[in-house]
Amino acid sequence: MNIIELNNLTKNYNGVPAVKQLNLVVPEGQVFAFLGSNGAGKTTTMKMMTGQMKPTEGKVLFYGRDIWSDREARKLAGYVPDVPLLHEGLTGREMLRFVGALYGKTTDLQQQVDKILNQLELEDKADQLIKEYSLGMKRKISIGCSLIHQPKILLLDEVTNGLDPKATREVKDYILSFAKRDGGTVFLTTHVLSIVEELADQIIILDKGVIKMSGSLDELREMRGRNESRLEDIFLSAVE
Ligand SMILES: Nc1ncnc2c1ncn2[C@@H]1O[C@H](COP(=O)(O)OP(=O)(O)OP(=O)(O)O)[C@@H](O)[C@H]1O
Repeated sequence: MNIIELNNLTKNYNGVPAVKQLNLVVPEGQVFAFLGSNGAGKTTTMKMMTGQMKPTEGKVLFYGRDIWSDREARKLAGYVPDVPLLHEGLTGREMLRFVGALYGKTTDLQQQVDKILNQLELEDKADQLIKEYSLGMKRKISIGCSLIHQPKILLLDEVTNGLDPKATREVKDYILSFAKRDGGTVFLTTHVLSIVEELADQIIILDKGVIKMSGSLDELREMRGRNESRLEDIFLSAVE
């Protein structure tokens, strides 16, 4: 089943196209990487997928449901923005409870908070104020906030930005367990190509609002005609 579908997704700013008739599908359990140079249209696409910006044309479907005509469908996804949006005066645990309450979760909220703190290995710091957290911990609690309503889809915008190797490893491990162990579906943007090589089942290279290449890493290598190609070489040849 296709979990995410973008159909002819288009965004114009003041008549100038930033994303042009984007079509793609993401099957269940896949990690899907959305790559592009600065200004390619990744953030614009992510905003249309998270309900922050209305498309000029086209549709975003989660599990076949149009997130712009069926707003409840947005709850099928959890979103982690590139800059963590957190209340620094709360503890990590309070932040998770707060987001849970916003989603109207009451019955099993405490259990869900404990589960997330455990999964993200944040139990030790759960009762410390967020303003005392490192960036890695803030990113992890931001991921936790996106999971509180138990989404089937994770939308991750530059989620490893500024993280040290250990925190990066932990976030990568979490992404893999969400997709490969729990059967979730991940759509991520990043400029770190080694992360894509390691995690992604499917890769899209976007340039000036249009898809230049798409496929698995092996398929992209075949398209380029050289099996030994690194993603960096493939990317640079696609966007030049
Ligand atoms: N609010 C806006 N008003 C007008 N133009 C915009 C707006 N937001 C983005 N753009 C333009 O749309 C195009 C795509 O921008 P977008 O931010 O989506 O790219 P991006 O791939 O996310 O880039 P980056 O990797 O630098 O974050 C760019 O030409 C940008 O200048």
